[in-house]
Amino acid sequence: MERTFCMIKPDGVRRGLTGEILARLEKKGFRIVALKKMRIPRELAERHYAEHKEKPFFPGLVEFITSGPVVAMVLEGPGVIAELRKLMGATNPADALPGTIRGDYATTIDENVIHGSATPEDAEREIRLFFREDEIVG
Ligand SMILES: Nc1ncnc2c1ncn2[C@@H]1O[C@H](COP(=O)(O)OP(=O)(O)OP(=O)(O)O)[C@@H](O)[C@H]1O
Repeated sequence: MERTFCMIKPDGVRRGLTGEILARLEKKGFRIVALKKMRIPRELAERHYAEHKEKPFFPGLVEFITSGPVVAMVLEGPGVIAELRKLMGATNPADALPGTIRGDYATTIDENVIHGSATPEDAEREIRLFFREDEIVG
């Protein structure tokens, strides 16, 4: 069954949105097969966002994602990679439709509440970065 990596970012955790977001993901029908609250070490943040290394917003992005605890998880379900991206809404909350997580809970691109892997390759890479095999309960 398809799996993806999902993370409630520090702004979502700080604002007390963890329960609400987890409920939405479960109600959609995704299975949470791994879940942990953690602080992201700087080196992990830099590896996770390696594709953005040269972008002007990279330092701010690393600063933000390490600014407080996140809730990291592995979700499982049919087509979960693309389906989660639909549920999340556009990267820029200004473009995200009402009814999506970013559309309902976020206003700015630098604090957009949730992350979900973009492709099967990203999903595999990110799951491996954040979880050991024995932390995933199928
Ligand atoms: N122009 C920007 N200014 C500030 N932050 C940005 C900008 N573009 C992207 N980001 C931040 O970098 C993250 C990763 O960007 P990416 O283009 O990979 O979007 P995404 O895949 O929708 O987001 P995520 O990887 O968090 O799910 C975004 O979620 C956002 O927090």
